[in-house]
Amino acid sequence: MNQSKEQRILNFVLQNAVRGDPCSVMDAIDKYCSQKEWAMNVGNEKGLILDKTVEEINPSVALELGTYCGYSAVRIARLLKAGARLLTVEFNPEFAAIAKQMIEFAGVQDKVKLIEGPSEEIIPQLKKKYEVDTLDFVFLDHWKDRYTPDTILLQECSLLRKGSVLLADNIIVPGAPEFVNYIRNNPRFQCTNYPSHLEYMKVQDAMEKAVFLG
Ligand SMILES: Cn1ncc2cc([C@H](O)c3cccc(CNC(=O)c4cc(-c5ccc(F)cc5)cc(O)c4O)c3)ccc21
Ligand SMILES: [Mg+2]
Repeated sequence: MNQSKEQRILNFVLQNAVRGDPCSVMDAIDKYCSQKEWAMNVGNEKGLILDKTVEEINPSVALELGTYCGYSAVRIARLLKAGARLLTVEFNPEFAAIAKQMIEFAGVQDKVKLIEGPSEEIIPQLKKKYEVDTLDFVFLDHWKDRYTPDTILLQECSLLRKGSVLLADNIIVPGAPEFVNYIRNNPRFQCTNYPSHLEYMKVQDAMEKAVFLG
């Protein structure tokens, strides 16, 4: 049975990165996906915006929607302080299996809880089943038409507190126009746009940061 692209990315990491070294894992993924096969990791340029946002917040509890191969989960987890944790949600079993191995190889598995299932099902379980009070940081990188309903669901489940920060990928490509309209016109959020480029391409993209005002 021939391999998936995601399996080829993982194999390249296992053969070219250093076990327990998150940066070498990120570098290997970026090398493979810029030179061999494009893939929808947030990448190094938008990844620096993600890094700065995470470092600014220094979250105790972070949520990621859309794990994919685990690139951004490794990227976020490597910056978390002792005792802090990242919950990352992936509904595709193949992606989840790859991401699990990627996270373990990077050595950040103690900071990351990979949850398999669709966000709309997992978000309402976060308080009781995953012992979350409120979320300090949320990275949105799953289906773009889910950004808005899931942001509403996070509020309905009282998972956001004054100062909670959302960061959304792909504001331009593939685009999330309905989310941009919702969040920028919502007085309960303070928004900032970060122009950048689509991962591994010379194509304009952007990230949107939205701070919940309570
Ligand atoms: C409900 N739920 N709950 C958890 C959950 C998890 C998933 C998966 O992780 C998953 C699968 C497929 C697609 C995505 C979204 N990502 C994208 O579609 C994307 C595209 C491009 C791009 C750009 C230019 C192109 F030409 C082609 C693709 C660049 C990017 O950075 C992306 O993030 C996410 C899905 C729904 C989920
Ligand atoms: Mg993305």
